[in-house]
Amino acid sequence: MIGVMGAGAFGTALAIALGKAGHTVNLWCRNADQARDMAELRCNRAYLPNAPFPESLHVTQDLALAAKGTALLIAVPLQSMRAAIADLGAPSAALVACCKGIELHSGLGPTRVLEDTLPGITSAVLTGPSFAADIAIGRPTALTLACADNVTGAVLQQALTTPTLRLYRTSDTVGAELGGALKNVMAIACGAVIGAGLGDSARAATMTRGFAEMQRIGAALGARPETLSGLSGLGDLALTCTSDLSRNYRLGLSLGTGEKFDPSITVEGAATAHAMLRIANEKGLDVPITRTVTELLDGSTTITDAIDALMTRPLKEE
Ligand SMILES: NC(=O)C1=CN([C@@H]2O[C@H](COP(=O)(O)OP(=O)(O)OC[C@H]3O[C@@H](n4cnc5c(N)ncnc54)[C@H](O)[C@@H]3O)[C@@H](O)[C@H]2O)C=CC1
Ligand SMILES: O=C(CO)COP(=O)(O)O
Repeated sequence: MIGVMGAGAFGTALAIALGKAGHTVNLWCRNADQARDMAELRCNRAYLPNAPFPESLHVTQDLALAAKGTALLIAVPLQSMRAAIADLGAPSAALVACCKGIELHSGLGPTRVLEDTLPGITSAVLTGPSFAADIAIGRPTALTLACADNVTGAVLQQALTTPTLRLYRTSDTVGAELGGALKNVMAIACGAVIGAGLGDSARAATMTRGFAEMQRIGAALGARPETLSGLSGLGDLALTCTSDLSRNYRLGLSLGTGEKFDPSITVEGAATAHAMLRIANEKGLDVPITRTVTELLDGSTTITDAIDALMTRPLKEE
């Protein structure tokens, strides 16, 4: 039995994939009207209207029920996760954060927020290149499951792998979380480049220098380089910086074109850019792309000025 907290796009997609693979899945939804609607329609029309629920997927508002079983997957935006899990108590299930980001006020990543809020729990993070829409309809996807405890990690890897969802395992939670968090910042930057009409060559340069920035941050914060070169870093960077399906990339596009962006859409990279810049400043790290993204978001620079500033930095070795 597996529980999923958060009936948005990603939580619902994971619940469908795991249900199709034969698990009994309890999908917890905080909103009573949405829960009733999903239970009646057997689909989540707000987020994934074309993905019917398998029989073994149960919609519930009973959080204690969702927290029983092998794992509770937590698929709410990172900035809301602390509040969302506050009432969990001492769950028997391992908690698997399925979100990407750095908490704004604390500077912590997903597993650290879980452990900080519920001391003594077993935590892991599931991250990597995957659009909910692909997972929900059974398209093949490969993800990283990171758990500091190798035994729990192996149990979770086995339990959450399905015929269409292939999980690679690592104990490097720091690297896996940084990869997932920072690729969103770089996706905003790449969207801005394309939105401003600067072309694919400029996007490739932004992605590559963005990856160098991710590696620099990772090295300073204790991530293993191979984790960042894997699915959760390079893999997710490649997906998110090149696809209109990404909300972070689309926010970047709107910054580049000057069009409005719906503020209700989940975009993890915005808060993460600010959190990361603060950490970088504290540690004396050079993060020009992250800094530029925060300035674009705050409106304190324009895309033209930002590109000028990036292009006229002192020349250096690669
Ligand atoms: N949508 C996607 O393709 C993917 C999303 N993710 C990650 O999954 C996480 C969640 O994103 P999405 O599901 O896409 O967002 P979403 O906007 O589709 O859904 C978020 C859900 O969280 C719920 N929620 C928000 N605050 C809550 C709270 N305090 N208590 C309980 N529920 C709360 C909302 O009601 C909503 O159902 C993000 O960190 C995102 O980066 C990861 C991979 C793919
Ligand atoms: O994390 C994702 C793909 O791996 C989804 O990206 P967005 O949150 O930008 O839509």
